[in-house]
Amino acid sequence: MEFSKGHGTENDFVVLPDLDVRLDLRAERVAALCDRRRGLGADGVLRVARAGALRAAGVLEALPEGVGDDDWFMDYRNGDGSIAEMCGNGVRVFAHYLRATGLEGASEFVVGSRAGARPVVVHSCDGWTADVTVQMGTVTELGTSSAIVAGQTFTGLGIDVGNPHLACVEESLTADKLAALDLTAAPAFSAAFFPHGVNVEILTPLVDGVVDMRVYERGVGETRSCGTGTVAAAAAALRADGREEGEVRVRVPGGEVLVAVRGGAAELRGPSVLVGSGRIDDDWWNALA
Ligand SMILES: N[C@@H](CCC[C@H](N)C(=O)O)C(=O)O
Repeated sequence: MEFSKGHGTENDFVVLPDLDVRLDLRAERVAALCDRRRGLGADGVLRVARAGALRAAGVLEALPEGVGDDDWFMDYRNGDGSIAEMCGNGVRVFAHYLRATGLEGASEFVVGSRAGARPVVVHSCDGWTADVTVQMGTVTELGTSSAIVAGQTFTGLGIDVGNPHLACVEESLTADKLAALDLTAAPAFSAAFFPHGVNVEILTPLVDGVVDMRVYERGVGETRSCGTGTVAAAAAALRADGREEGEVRVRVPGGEVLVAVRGGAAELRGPSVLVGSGRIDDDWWNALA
């Protein structure tokens, strides 16, 4: 079983090419694969297939709006094995992988996700790095909610970008204070407000078009970046600054991305790195529960 490993601003993924959709990605297997001690280690898994093949195999019941049978589809799994609707860093790595392996010849194409179609532009690409823009779709504000992180209450804006986020702009926060925040434990949040769980972003206010952000991801834990989270953070930072649109540079522990929010939708531009590829032992994989 072939794999590649890649990351987008150090949000890392095992990429599994599975064009015939033969792999059984049950949660226990994905969790073992993503475990940094007993597996390869990653924040999540990206299965590479066409949307129609996933539907025919029963992985997708129906195709999300805007996604056609022939479109590529990023079948994303969190590190704990759960399925999430979207992954912004994952889409960049997915698009890079397709271009680098020659599976896709065009530099502009659609990547399907459970949240819908995510058109991409691969601006530059080699076997190692790429620079990719992703159309991230509609940014929907859900209202105000709060989370408790290390005993401190952070209030923020609930935002849906295909998956759920709580983006908390903390006026008193500096980059140094943010870096010192203990994000080892899962934030407490309102299950009534976020019945399907939530990704929590804590960020500094917008200054000169820049924010610093950390994230605790649903189904993973703290990661060094979250693409959908940077979109939610940018939208919340703009809103806190009295604006609905604009460009925001979002600095995360794993690097930096650029988010543009316009007309209620967002665009995410950032890097992708492919680290290497290899084979997963079939016996190891099949022996997993
Ligand atoms: N890291 C991703 C988001 C992955 C999904 C998330 N953990 C969820 O459960 O919604 C990104 O780059 O957007």
